[in-house]
Amino acid sequence: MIRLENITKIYSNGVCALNNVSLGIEKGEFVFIVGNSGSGKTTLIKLLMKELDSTEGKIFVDDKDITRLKRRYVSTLRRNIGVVFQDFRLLDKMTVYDNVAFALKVTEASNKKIRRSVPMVLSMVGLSKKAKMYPTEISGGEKQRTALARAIVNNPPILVADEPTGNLDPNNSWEIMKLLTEINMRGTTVVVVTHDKEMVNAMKKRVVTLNNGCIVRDVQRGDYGDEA
Ligand SMILES: Nc1ncnc2c1ncn2[C@@H]1O[C@H](COP(=O)(O)OP(=O)(O)OP(=O)(O)O)[C@@H](O)[C@H]1O
Repeated sequence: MIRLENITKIYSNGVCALNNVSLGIEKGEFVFIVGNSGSGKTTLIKLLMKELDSTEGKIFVDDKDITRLKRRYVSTLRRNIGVVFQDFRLLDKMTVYDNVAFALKVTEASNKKIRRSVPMVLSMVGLSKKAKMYPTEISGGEKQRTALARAIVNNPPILVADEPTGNLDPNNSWEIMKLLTEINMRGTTVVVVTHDKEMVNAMKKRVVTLNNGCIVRDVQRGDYGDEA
């Protein structure tokens, strides 16, 4: 589903954020990416979303080489990858419902599809009663659940979460992890960047550790490890 082949990313200031990284993630996997601050985790996510271009190497998503993808096809790629960030990135002037609906509108989904899908996904994340609220009126956990609903409303085969629990207390973090597990069990490939040691140790999923731009550990049913 996702394949990085000998990926190197050197920023224009000369910093080498990823150094000859190769990584394969199968359809339906749940993978944690961990590592020290500055180890290259966010760079890896940005390359996957084609927010950045690699300096060397190839990235395949669904067998398509995205390093050679023309700019006009980037929106199609992004439709296949739902994404959640630490800071939620909701639109404050829109209600919870409209934030989620907006993700479908940009794909030119019909009103009928929007009216069917949005309530379904809000119910899945436990936010049916908050649909009319604005992001400023809901809690951090609810904001992240809104962001999660927005990320999955058009059923992307891949979900990427960059520090999804970074701004949440333990209870809300568990709630988000539970939802990510549920989404994964429905067949979505889930990639989570995190510093949350306790969570990683409890989940017993595959753990890929980056250090200084290199993969130094990759274990199935793993723990956070000492390298991160
Ligand atoms: N736009 C940029 N220009 C130059 N260097 C950058 C840029 N973005 C990141 N870097 C550098 O690349 C390296 C990897 O950064 P990256 O953000 O991928 O790390 P990270 O593992 O996500 O860190 P954190 O856990 O702190 O978010 C770091 O040395 C960082 O300073």
